[in-house]
Amino acid sequence: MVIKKVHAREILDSRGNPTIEVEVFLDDGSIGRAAVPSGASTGSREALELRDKDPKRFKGRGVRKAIANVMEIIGPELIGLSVFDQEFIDRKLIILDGTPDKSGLGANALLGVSMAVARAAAVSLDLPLFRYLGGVTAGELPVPMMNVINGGRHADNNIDIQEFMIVPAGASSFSEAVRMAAEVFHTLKEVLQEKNYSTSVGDEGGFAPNLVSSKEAIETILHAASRAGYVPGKDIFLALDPAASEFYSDGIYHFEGEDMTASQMVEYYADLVQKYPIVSIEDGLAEDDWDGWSILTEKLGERVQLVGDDIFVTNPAILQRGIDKGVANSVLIKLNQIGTITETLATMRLARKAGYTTVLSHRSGETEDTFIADFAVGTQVGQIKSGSLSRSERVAKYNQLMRIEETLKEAVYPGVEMYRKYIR
Ligand SMILES: C=C(OP(=O)(O)O)C(=O)O
Ligand SMILES: [Mg+2]
Repeated sequence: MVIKKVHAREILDSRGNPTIEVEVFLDDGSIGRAAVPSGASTGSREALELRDKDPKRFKGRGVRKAIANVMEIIGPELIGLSVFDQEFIDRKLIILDGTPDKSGLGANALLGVSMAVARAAAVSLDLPLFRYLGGVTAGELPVPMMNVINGGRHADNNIDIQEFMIVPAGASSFSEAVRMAAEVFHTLKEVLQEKNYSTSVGDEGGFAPNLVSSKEAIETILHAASRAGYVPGKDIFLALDPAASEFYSDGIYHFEGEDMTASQMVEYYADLVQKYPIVSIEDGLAEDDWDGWSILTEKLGERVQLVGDDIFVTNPAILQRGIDKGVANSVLIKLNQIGTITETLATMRLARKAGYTTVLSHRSGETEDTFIADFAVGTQVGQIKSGSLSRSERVAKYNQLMRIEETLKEAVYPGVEMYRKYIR
């Protein structure tokens, strides 16, 4: 089937900011639609998200230029191309953009087209998206990391660590994992209320109470997990995303009222890992602190999953540098950090070859599009983070994964096997 028309429009994301939605029309009448998410604690080397900067529209955050690039530049070039040649189309997008950071046409313009092409192809073949992406081998659900307490840039003035996630690895299926996490989430609300904390939620749907420290956040979550009837370290584990680039300046980490060196931060994490059932720490140190990351990996790389988000930005060349230097042991995968499906898959392949795990991620500004749920199963990514158990744009991904699990006769949920090395 060939592409007949490409359309783009401005829609809103979960923060009420404009974002781009793309539709790809085929000659057989199939339509593929995809919407692009947007980050807040972005890595400085992410592909460029094109914004109009017209102060009269959306305070300068409009995406009309990116839309014009899709309609006037990209669209005409794709007419008549086979929708099944994803790689060829993505390479064409990269060439049309013509810059290393996608600033020519905008990574948001490119990714919207790249994802809508995959969707249209799946629709044309009458296949679920995960099946189109993964073929007959797609049969494994990811372990979810659910962000139940939001701090850092995702909530106003509470604790410095951005994400406190529960990992229901002890479940025997994805849907059981979701149920367990939802029960813990509701119990956490009760516990916070008893402590007279606010139960309003942050950008990713986790609670955003004014806790005094990250340790208090961890202990409150573990208390809620136990009260909900689960055993921390057996049923429920923890994952953190400090997003440390956000509290790093001039070589110092300004953390919980103290100025800390990278080594002191590593000691702090070592203590947390020792005391609590933490299986994963993402962006424990800042994106430019490669020496610090080496210390972190040397000290904790055998004890906990160390995920690089801001430091690698889903970029194969930067990840290669990390692999060469022995930095981290896992990579966060965000499609809009690099801009096309083909490049995202290249990063994932590279990670696997080097023995790094992969964690697929939403952005803090999301849409109702559930593309990443299908992408997680299609690529057998292993783990996914899509926020909390409130806010529909987050839950939509978990719900789609439960639908996929139901359609698979022999669905595999990796569960605790994912963290076997780290569980004591
Ligand atoms: C999802 C994240 O946040 P954002 O989308 O704001 O970068 C993250 O840092 O992992
Ligand atoms: Mg992160």
